[in-house]
Amino acid sequence: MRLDVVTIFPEYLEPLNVSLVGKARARGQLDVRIHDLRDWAHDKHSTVDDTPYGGGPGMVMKPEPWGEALDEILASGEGAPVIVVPTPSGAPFTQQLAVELSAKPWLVFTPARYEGIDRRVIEEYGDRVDVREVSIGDYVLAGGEAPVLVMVEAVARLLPGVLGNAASHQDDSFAPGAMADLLEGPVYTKPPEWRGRGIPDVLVSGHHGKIARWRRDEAFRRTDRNRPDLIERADPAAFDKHDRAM
Ligand SMILES: N#Cc1c(-c2ccc3ccn(Cc4cccnc4)c3c2)n[nH]c1N
Repeated sequence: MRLDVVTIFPEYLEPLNVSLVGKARARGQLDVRIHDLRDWAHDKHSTVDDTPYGGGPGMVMKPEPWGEALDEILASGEGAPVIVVPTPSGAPFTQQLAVELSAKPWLVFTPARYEGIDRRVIEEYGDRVDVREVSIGDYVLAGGEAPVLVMVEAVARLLPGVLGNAASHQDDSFAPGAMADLLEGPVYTKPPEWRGRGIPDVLVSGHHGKIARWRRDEAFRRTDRNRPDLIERADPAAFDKHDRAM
């Protein structure tokens, strides 16, 4: 997978050099290219913003630098990428969308700043390629770079061979399957006692069916407490199937 990111803060994307994404890049599983939008702003001050038509607070990102940058990037690769535009007014970024994007060969992320990008840029490239406007949550950030870090990690960990244990993402919260839409339950490791606190006996019982049922029940309990909205959405049939498989 190729990932391009166009930003006025390239240093903000340094975390893509470390940990899971950094290792995937080093192994050649990910081709990540970070671009400074100001390289396509040709005036003396490399200006990328201007005042909004119609008045109002803040500044808007000018279309010309984005147009030159995206034209050059799209011409530099094979096929058509999906352009992912982080924005507070976008569709929710979900595990389902992460799975969909992880199957694409090429993603171009366009994290903006100020009040966003001139709408005509989204329209221009929406006429040419698949453009997705996406929000990582119902809160307001100052720009799109942190959302790109979130989305790249969520997508990269789904790529074959990126996570050490192939099963690691199959039991994720929100992952499709028998535990679909349930939050993960509590996890424990050695030592068996810590500050007078032990671990649930079932986890050292060696009875895999009981362990799986306990984990499912704990997942239900945590979901009911923290995300009751997911309980309504969960498919009861999936749990029956899960239980039958135990
Ligand atoms: N994804 C995502 C986001 C953002 C986000 C993303 C990109 C930009 C670019 C500029 N801003 C600032 C801004 C612009 C307009 C109104 N309010 C704030 C951003 C915010 N905020 N919250 C999220 N969940």
